Amino acid sequence: MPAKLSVNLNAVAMLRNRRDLPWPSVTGIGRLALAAGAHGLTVHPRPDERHTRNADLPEIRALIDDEFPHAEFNIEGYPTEEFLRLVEKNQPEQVTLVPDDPAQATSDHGWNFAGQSNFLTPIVKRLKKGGFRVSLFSDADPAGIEAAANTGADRIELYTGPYGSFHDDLAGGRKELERLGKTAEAAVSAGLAVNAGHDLTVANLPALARRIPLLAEVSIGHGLTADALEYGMPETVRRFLKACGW
Ligand SMILES: CC(=O)[C@@H](O)[C@H](O)COP(=O)(O)O
Ligand SMILES: NCC(=O)COP(=O)(O)O
Repeated sequence: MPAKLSVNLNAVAMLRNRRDLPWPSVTGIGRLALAAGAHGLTVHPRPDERHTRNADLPEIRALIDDEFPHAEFNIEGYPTEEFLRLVEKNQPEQVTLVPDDPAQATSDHGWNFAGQSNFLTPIVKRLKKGGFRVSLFSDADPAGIEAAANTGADRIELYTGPYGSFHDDLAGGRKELERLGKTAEAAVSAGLAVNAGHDLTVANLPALARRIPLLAEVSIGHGLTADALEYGMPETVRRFLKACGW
């Protein structure tokens, strides 16, 4: 199965929210990304709506349904009742559950699968019953994978923030990459597919794609949006796809 690039629109929404104006258009930039070859769109609506707003979700859903029916919509977030109802209303192909506190500046850790399995399992069951593919945000730690699989989830999403932080320390990056690789191998052995995301760039993607050949999807927002300010979104999507060898 060819891996997929899902463009996260949070950073575009953050820029849009600076003024009470409708540009940059979240769906307009999403359309450019999909037309250039991205396989899907991702958002992480936060409770304070600091960037992606709840009102953006039906518009992104309609964009994919009407113009890019083969693309996927991935909604990320912490599974409060409000979030789960938002997901059930907007019907994404994939839901990625992330253990973020509302006050967090950004996502910075995965689930404690062993300690939170009783919390996660019924939520995963509800989402699976609703027909959603479920992915769980995961640190680079093979020890937690069996518990992750036992929740009934379909995938993990490897948190690649620590890997991305080694942008000028190749040795440190290689150690983190190996932890990611071992975690991915454990996940595949446990019957889970493997996504990845957070602070991925054109520079650090090639090594990740080589180390994890069974990677199913990367979701990228911050670094891709930064490049799009320089190269434009279509060219940036093409650069990221090329970096992945996809
Ligand atoms: C879960 C994750 O690592 C990202 O998908 C998340 O979208 C980052 O959230 P912010 O865009 O709010 O930093
Ligand atoms: N799940 C990761 C994501 O969607 C985007 O993360 P980032 O590229 O904005 O760090």
